[in-house]
Amino acid sequence: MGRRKQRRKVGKKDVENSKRRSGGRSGDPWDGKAKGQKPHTWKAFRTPDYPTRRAPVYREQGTAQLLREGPKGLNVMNLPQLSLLPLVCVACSIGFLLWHYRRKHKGIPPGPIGLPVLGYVPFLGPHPQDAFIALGKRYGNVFSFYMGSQLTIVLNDYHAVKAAFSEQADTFNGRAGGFVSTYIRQDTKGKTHGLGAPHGKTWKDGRRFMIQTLRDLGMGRSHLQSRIIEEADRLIDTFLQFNGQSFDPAPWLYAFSGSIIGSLLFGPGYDRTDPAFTATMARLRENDQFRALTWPLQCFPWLRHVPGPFKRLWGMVVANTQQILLFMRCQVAEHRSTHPAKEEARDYIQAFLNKQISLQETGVTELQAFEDEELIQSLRGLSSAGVVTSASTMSWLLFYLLHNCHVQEKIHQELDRAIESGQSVTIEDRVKLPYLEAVIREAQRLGNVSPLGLPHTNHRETTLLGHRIPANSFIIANYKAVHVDPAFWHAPHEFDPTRFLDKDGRINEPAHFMPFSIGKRACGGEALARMVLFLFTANILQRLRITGPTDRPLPPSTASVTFLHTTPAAFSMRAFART
Ligand code: HEM
Repeated sequence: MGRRKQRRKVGKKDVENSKRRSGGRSGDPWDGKAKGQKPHTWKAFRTPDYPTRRAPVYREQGTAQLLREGPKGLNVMNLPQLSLLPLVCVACSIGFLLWHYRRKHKGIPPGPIGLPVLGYVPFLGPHPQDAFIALGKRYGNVFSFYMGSQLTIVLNDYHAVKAAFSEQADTFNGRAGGFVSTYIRQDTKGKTHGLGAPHGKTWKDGRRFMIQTLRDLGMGRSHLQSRIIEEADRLIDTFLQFNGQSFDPAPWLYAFSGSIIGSLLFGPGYDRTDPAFTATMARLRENDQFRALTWPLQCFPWLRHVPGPFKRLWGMVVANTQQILLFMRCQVAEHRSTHPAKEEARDYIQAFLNKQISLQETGVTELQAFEDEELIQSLRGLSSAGVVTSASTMSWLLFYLLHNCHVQEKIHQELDRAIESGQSVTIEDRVKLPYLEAVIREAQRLGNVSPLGLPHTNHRETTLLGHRIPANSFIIANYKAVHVDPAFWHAPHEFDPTRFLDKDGRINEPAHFMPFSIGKRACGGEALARMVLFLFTANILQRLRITGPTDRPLPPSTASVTFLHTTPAAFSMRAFART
């Protein structure tokens, strides 16, 4: 309405009048048409009287034309007061940044754009594995985002994990470490030690020794099996002491798992109630949780100096790490003083000291993978990697059994058929208990204790499924995405152990089941963990029947808490002796 009114007011007559007033000039005097004026040239633009000569033009343009066409000559190039140089510099800088960004990111996997400086991390929420599954639907099975300034690549299905960790194992076998993880693994001179070392000969030799030793101590020696069964009996007695009342099993499961790792590392007779040991186990668990909370420190280490929550968290991580390493040092010193010579290895420390003695006997002076510092860090790494993962898997097992009473019933029937009453179940009974084995696998698949594993890195640039992966990227494998992928699992969110059985009722483990990861960095304690999980589940269920709590409702089967590892939401249960 308003605009129509204006049009009516500014008629043809007004335009004619305006032209007359301006001496017939219809527009910009520098457009070359105006009588007696120079065409638009850079030289004219630079003349000192330019601004004063421009001013009348607007006055002379006439109201009618001004209203209809806007002030002529008002474009960026003609703005009188601005010098061109800053404009050109800004334009060039933007152009250069765009060119550099495009060049740097050419061919890398697609992904979401995050915030400046922080990247996409603030949007990942409390369960990043689920956020990645959602992002995967949009960006595909390999996508990227920025964690602070670190380019991060997510492998979001079986094909992607296999292509990286199995088919290009030598390229992707580096261990990525943010600031906090690297601090924990470093000595005072800044050298990284232990099984979490980036890669290279020291890590390779150390890993080979660790796998061999765990195999020897675990599967090859019966005393570890006896210790596990003994600990399971103790756990059963503890559960029965609650006399059918509800209790939270989590602390007992951590104690059970810790005492097995303790006897493996420090000897079969190791006192599980030693206060220094229990305090060390508590510190390891705490650090596991802190590390998930300190992700901003991974990207912005200076935050540890700023008073506030991160400074406090950092203080606790440092104090815990120093205490844990001190405890490990004391254990090594004690072993050395009590077993000065080579003798049959009954624990990890002794096996390591024997290796040192053998190398020295053959004249090797550079021990590298077998230096004391490597041993101390390996003890810390094994305790940290073994205790929480095993205990959390046991929690998931009990949790799913409480939700699926018919599964517990079937396990009881299988145990009663296969094992003589009053006999403990041993590792040799495995083949007789395929359904129980399938239940353990299904709890691992759906529970996803280590949903994102530990981050890898590639020490050289490579191409993965058609995408360019720049060197030193942060590589995250989403094992949860692999384990709930409907392309591989029928009704993936249901607890159905029979998916791990073939038509003859024997165990059938598909390649896309990978709770321990795959490739050269895969879990070093896989064989041991499988043995512990089997002996725990079989012996506990042979003697106990577990039911839901009476004090509070059982959380839904999907309720979980994710720090570095995922555990079920806190729950209670009741235990009764089977007659
Ligand atoms: C159910 C229990 C366990 C699960 C689900 C589990 C899972 C994993 C996963 C996903 C990784 C990362 C692999 C990768 O980066 O590709 C890992 C690494 C590792 N795990 Fe386990 N683990 C378990 C128990 C254990 C136990 C009992 C030990 C030993 C006592 C152990 C020792 C290690 C070590 C040493 C590494 C690092 C390997 C390396 O960097 O070379 N784990 N584990």
